Amino acid sequence: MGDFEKIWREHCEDEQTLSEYAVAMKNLADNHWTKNCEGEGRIEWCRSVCQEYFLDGGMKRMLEKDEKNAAHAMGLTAASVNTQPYSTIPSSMSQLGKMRLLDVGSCFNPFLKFDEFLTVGIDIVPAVESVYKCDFLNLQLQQPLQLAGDAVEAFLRQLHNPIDALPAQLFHVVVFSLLLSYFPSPYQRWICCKKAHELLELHGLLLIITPDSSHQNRHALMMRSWRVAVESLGFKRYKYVKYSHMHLIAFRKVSVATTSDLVSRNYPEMLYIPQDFNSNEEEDCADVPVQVRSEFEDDQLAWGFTELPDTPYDSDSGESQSSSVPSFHELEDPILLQS
Ligand SMILES: C[S@@+](CC[C@H](N)C(=O)[O-])C[C@H]1O[C@@H](n2cnc3c(N)ncnc32)[C@H](O)[C@@H]1O
Repeated sequence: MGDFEKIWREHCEDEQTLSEYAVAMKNLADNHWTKNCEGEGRIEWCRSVCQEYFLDGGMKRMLEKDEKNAAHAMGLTAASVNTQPYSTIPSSMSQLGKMRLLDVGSCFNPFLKFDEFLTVGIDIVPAVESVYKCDFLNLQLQQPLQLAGDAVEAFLRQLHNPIDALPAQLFHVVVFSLLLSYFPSPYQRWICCKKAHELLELHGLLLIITPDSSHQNRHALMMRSWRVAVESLGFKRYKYVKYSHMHLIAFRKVSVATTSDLVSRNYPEMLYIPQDFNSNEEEDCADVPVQVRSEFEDDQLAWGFTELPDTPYDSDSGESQSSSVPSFHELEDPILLQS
């Protein structure tokens, strides 16, 4: 409750506490999570989603699916859909050199070790030298660069510390790993997602990892709310998985523009977390398994069944439409796997 901008300013000025936090966070990663595969696993998950999407045909499959859905929505027959050329992948993506990845709240630059990424790690208090100092909430966005892929890579290799501004549409991937729950208000989380949208190229990926040690169904409504909020910005959910201590979600950017009227329609409020309500329910109930299926899980279950061959269904409208065999990523939703 209160003036979040003031709270945030004071927080960022408290350099001593922030430095202690950065050291503790790095220790956690170096000494605890390396022995505990789940903590480590979030970074590997991001890597494998990017690999599958950009390098192993995931993006192409999604574009084909979008095209089929759009054609169905316009009332075209399956036969005419099949004769249409599939979407071509934008040249910047098809001639992908390294995947340009912005890791926001990077702390110790966990993606730097992977060769397939050109990683830019930013943090309000970097724990290692390779991470740039930057407050993402106050990052200024500039006009997109009109440069070829290798010139963009060159631009990214010569960034200077601290980073106060970046051109829009610069990255293929933006990662928020354990970032959003750091902020004291849903509105700040919203600003971050909006900035990620602007910084991504069309068809780029936003990867969100957020902590939650409770049973996977406990906060299903909250995760549904996050999905609605993020999708309203011009994203579409691509993958979702629940680990014991975190949710991992991939969104792909499907449109350049976002609707102007988003704030008044309460989307920012949808990015809430249990701690916003000042309750201890996380601690109190973390180990209590929930047996009753929510409305959301019922929807998901229904969607799972109707995605089976010859059962047309559109996962967005909830209406029967497509008749494709579900691919692996579509079944990766744990609720579906469990059922
Ligand atoms: C819980 S740590 C996560 C570190 C790392 N991403 C991981 O997955 O282990 C959250 C990090 O976000 C950083 N952070 C918080 N707000 C930020 C902001 N506005 N801009 C950049 N970094 C921020 C914090 O300093 C901290 O290092």
